[in-house]
Amino acid sequence: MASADNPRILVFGAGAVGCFIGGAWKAAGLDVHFAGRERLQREIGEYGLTLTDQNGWKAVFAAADIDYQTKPQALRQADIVLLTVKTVGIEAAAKEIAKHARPGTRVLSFQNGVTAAERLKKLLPRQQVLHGMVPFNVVRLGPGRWHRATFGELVAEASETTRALAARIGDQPGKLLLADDMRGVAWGKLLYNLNNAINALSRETILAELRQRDYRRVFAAAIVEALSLLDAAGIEPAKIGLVPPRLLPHVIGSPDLVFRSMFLKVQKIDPKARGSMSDDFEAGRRTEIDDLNGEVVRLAATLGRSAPVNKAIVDLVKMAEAGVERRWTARELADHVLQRHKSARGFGY
Ligand SMILES: NC(=O)C1=CN([C@@H]2O[C@H](COP(=O)(O)OP(=O)(O)OC[C@H]3O[C@@H](n4cnc5c(N)ncnc54)[C@H](OP(=O)(O)O)[C@@H]3O)[C@@H](O)[C@H]2O)C=CC1
Ligand SMILES: CC(C)(CO)C(=O)C(=O)O
Repeated sequence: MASADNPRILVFGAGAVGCFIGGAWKAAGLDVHFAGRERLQREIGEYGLTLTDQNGWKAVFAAADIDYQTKPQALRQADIVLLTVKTVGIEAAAKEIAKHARPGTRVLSFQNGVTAAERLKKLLPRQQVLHGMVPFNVVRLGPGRWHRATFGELVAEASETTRALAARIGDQPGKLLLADDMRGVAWGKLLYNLNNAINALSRETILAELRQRDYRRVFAAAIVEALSLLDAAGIEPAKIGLVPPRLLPHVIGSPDLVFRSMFLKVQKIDPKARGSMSDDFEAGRRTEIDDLNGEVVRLAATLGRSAPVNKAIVDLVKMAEAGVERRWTARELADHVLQRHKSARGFGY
């Protein structure tokens, strides 16, 4: 039950990330409620909610123990809103929050990309928007079942609210780390998300995709391009995971043997993990591409430069969004993205 030291949390837009984080926090004793689409309400109403992770942790909630609502009026009672819609949904979600949530409600935004929290702060002047970051992958295993398929801890903007949440969750799954430089954290995470589009275009799991060096060459070239623009813009991406940002493309682009023994051995990617953009491809939905590789293209434009590798990737995803169904093999993608762009070809991997 909600109380001053256990506020009522509403996960708004509860899908993969929202069900996992909300469920993990509920298992840790927080007062968590969910709101989202009818199909998920029906599913959880029938199967309950089961969460697992790579460490063998498992939390099982019976349907009766999960409050999953579909009406935005659920926002009225929330002390904290955990916003877990995709970036393409934040404007619509913000309208609902502005209409139904109480002034002063804290809104913790967990989107990928670097601008969601800033956009929300403008759209929700009466609420307190806080920036969050999800480093790990969540994959759906079946009705009501979500699995955390890569490692890393959640990060949120340091504030009284997030400090109290972090203290309550402690070291349990869903652990929350605090940071002052969320811009650096978001850009550090974006470097990893430059692979979301490659993963979706490959139609493979993340592990199967990353085992193929030509996909990694494209990923590494996209990171190199982003890093050079970040340097020019004076933005320092934070280290997310085990590899410092500037080393990342060297590790990603390295030969198979090195990559497998250096990265895959340590980073441990579950064979079931699939990037979140793959879900959008499967559902025929608009993707977050404009907030991922598209953000790099925009940064280049503000600097009077270009970002041909990331732009080529954006264009392929836009084609897929427009209905062009194609599975890009590693060789085809590398040929298409890298061969046409001299700067990427000179990258050396
Ligand atoms: N999945 C992952 O592994 C990771 C995802 N992320 C990021 O987390 C964010 C959330 O991703 P993810 O959980 O995968 O997304 P999902 O699509 O699984 O979940 C979002 C849910 O919110 C629903 N929704 C959208 N708008 C509203 C609204 N106005 N009211 C109620 N429900 C709404 C969506 O329904 P509908 O589809 O019908 O719109 C969907 O069910 C993204 O920014 C993603 O990039 C970050 C790290 C990992
Ligand atoms: C964890 C990661 C980088 C890849 O799965 C992701 O953020 C996503 O799927 O959107």
